[in-house]
Amino acid sequence: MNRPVRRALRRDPRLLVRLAAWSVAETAPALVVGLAVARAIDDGFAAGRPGTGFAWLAVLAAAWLVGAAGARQVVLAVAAIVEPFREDLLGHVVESALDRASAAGHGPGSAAVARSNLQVELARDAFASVITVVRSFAFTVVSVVLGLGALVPEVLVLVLPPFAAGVGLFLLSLPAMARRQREFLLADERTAGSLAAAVGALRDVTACAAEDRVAASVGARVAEQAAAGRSLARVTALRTLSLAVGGRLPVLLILAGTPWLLSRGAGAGVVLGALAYVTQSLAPALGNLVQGLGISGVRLRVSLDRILRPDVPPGPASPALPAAAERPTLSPEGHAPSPGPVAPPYGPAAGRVAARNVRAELRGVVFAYGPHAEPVISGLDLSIPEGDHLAVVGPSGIGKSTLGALLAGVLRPGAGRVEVGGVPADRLDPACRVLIPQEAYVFRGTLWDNLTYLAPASREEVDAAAREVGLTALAERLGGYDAEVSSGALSPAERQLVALTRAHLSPARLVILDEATCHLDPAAEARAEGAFARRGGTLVVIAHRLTSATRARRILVMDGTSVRLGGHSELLAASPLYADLVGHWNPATPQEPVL
Ligand SMILES: Nc1ncnc2c1ncn2[C@@H]1O[C@H](COP(=O)(O)OP(=O)(O)OP(=O)(O)O)[C@@H](O)[C@H]1O
Repeated sequence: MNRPVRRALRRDPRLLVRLAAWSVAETAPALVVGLAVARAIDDGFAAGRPGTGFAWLAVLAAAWLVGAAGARQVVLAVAAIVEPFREDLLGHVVESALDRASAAGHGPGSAAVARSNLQVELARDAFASVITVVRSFAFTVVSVVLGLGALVPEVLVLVLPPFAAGVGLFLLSLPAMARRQREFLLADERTAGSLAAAVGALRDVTACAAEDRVAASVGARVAEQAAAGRSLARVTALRTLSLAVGGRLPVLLILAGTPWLLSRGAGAGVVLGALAYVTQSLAPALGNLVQGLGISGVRLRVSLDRILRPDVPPGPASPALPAAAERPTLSPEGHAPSPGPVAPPYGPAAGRVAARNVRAELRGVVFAYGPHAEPVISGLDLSIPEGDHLAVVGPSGIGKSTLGALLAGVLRPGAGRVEVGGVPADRLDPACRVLIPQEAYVFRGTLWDNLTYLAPASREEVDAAAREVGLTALAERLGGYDAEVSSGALSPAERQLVALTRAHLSPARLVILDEATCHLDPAAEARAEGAFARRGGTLVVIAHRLTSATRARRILVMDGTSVRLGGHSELLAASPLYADLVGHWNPATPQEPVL
């Protein structure tokens, strides 16, 4: 890790000489401040010679001007050392990215290079800061020692021992501080990474009812970071102690030793001058060193670690989300599944209950989309026995999707209860039911991963489901189950076929199709619905076309906040709304009414 730093410092010794020369100029005030104050008082103002006093103050002002000019040149000299260091690191980043890309057989990932670039910038800034504070500390200490020696050498006995003790204390605490600072930085990165992963996977997390698990995992990261912060704060107390001992104790000792200094011939101005050296130069230099090395030094180390060893993870891998590779899926060709979104929980997730059957019971259900909104569903009673095939029809916006979401436990009723197999729907094990919305969900990954996302399956089972639902031709056209698919690369109808086959393969005994076939042509829709009707379990179809209703065993007509349940002929006679919907429909024509 130190190699780039050493290389940068050894590259051109003339740069170091230049830096040292300008550092001398920069620390001119540190050399002069105490002497000028002492002489201005003792030889000038206190001796009744204000001209001499002002002359010494003018010397101090001149020293500040020289210091300012020196500080400007120091910045340029530090940049001259640091910029080649940055280029060196950038060259390394680009070379490593190209090496990795050629080994992997694809172009270099621009995101990875951009990340490394950021680390390079951090390392450059930290390196500049470390050079600046360490150099400034060294030159200031030498200047102060020379100044105090010229002023009153005895005072060095009062200043140097506590100062050395403070520096020693800081150096002793430095390894522990660096370690804890590093742990804190890494914990911070892990929390950020974990949160970013959770936010990016929110849709998957919700779809898999993994909120509790993800919250627990992110919470663990936050707790870890808080512990690292506390641990850092404890060791930071040592830093404060070293500053107190090295920067403040000398002031007390000078004040306490004033009678002794006066007895040795020093004037009041000399005592004030010694105090000026300590308070204006020595203590700030120690403070800067403690602050600069404690933070920039650690940052430099961490950044260089990242740049030079990019494959080393920043700590234990974030378990915020279960990895897709943990899914118990079998690739048709025995390949490892490609990384996809978060895996759904197999077996009831925490707080979820598996039901023995999927008989759905709705009792006195009221639901509104807001505390002051009109209820979309009001006082609904409905029983859906196991094995039922129910079609839900009604005008647009009447609440069909809301009913589907209540059954799936995605929404909770404001009043009344929705139970599946005796379990409140929102607490039901997600494996027991599946809801396919109109906008089918396909994630970037292989077709196989997309199909086996809800449950592991054998090649035969996937083939059979694809045949039943009508996916086989699409799978062949895509190039088989190992073909990479993504949402944007498939048409809405193709996405629906993938989602339908996935649901068909799931263990769910309650299937809710919420206009899940709306993009399919009528023949494909009939085939897909038929596949689910034959599959067993309960099928609830929120119908897009009236033909879906004619295929169902029972039909629920939603009309305002009232509902009517029955068979096709029964409803034709009993429900004006249903008769009206059917009245617009002539089965002989290909134009079917869309609900
Ligand atoms: N998230 C929401 N926030 C507020 N109002 C909503 C929300 N979702 C739906 N609604 C409103 O609730 C009512 C019922 O909507 P829902 O989607 O359940 O009807 P639908 O019968 O399924 O309609 P469509 O056939 O057009 O899909 C509508 O008036 C709709 O505007």
